[in-house]
Amino acid sequence: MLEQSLLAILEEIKPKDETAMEEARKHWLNIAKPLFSLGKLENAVIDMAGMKGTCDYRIDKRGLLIFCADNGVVEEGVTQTGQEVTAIVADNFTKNATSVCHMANIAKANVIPIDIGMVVDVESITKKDLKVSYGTKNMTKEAAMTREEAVRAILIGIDSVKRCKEAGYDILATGEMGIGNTTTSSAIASLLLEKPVELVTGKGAGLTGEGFERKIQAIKKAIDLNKPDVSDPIEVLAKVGGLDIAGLVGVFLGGARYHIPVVIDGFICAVAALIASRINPVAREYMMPSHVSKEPAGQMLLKALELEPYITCDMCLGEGTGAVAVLPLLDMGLAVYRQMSTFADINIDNYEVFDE
Ligand SMILES: Cc1cc2ncn([C@H]3O[C@H](COP(=O)(O)O)[C@@H](O)[C@H]3O)c2cc1C
Ligand SMILES: O=C(O)c1cccnc1
Repeated sequence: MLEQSLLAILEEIKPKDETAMEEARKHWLNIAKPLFSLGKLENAVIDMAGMKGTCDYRIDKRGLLIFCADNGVVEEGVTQTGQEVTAIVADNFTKNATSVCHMANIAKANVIPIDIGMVVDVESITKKDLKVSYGTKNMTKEAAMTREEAVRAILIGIDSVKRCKEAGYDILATGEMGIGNTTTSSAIASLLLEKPVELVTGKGAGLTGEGFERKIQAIKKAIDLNKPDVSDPIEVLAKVGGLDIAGLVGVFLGGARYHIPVVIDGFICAVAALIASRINPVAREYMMPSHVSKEPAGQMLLKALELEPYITCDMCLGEGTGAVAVLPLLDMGLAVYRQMSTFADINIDNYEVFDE
């Protein structure tokens, strides 16, 4: 039943608008500067025109959707800190007191935390209708969640984009908070990228050598036990994923459905983006890269998504820090595109344009 609703939404996803993109391309060629000289920023502006269906747009109102959830696999000793940190940091999102809050202030992005599955309720955030469950199960012992829960979380993610669209948001950035979510992300990355667990697993928020070994073994055990069908991305998500990742999958699908660019943050968000693109390949057209996570699978995931990062800063913090970091860069690209004089304005004969 829920999956029918998801399928109906997926059918409404359309590719980017080629006409708008062509108009944006033409406008760049008229701007009085060396041709193609803003590189990826020019492409970003063109891509966003395609997503929004117009070459005349702004990205003034920006939101950072941060999905917060807990992961049962934390029981296996795969993290440096305890599960209680999820709720503490989540609460701090509302107090302008986390790393990403300080960065989002500079990028002028509104921080929007969503409790989709923390083990406790946090008064400042939790809304019962957005909470799928109180944490996932330990995936080394059973499936992390049911397929229905995964689909419900995806639908919540999609609906959050719909509500942002109604509230006038022009662009959305993605973020997450969930102790243990690099373990679930590595499990998914190993399956979807068909790479050995060792190659796609890193130290997350920090681990000793022993903890790192436990993390690798836990991921292998979870995969062996659950044996997800890799051709079914929702099954992979349900069996060895997390509710934060599931909500983010919905955000990427929602961006495509509601024509809003969605900026991918680091490792965890890129895993969600890859699942979304496996559910519906057209969704990829509405994804914007940001940085490349220092986690071992960071680069591999972007390659699988056929996206190139705008910045390489060796960041691996999560919360959406990488995604908000590129918003000022996109602003700069769009400022030149919208405000810069054309060759005609300053009386320069436009030269004949060849393809790059
Ligand atoms: C204080 C603190 C703040 C964070 N903010 C983001 N993360 C990041 O670390 C977590 C993933 O790493 P792992 O899988 O090793 O638990 C996620 O919550 C992620 O957003 C944090 C982690 C900590 C400890
Ligand atoms: O790149 C990320 O998203 C990341 C890496 C480690 C810990 N938290 C987030």
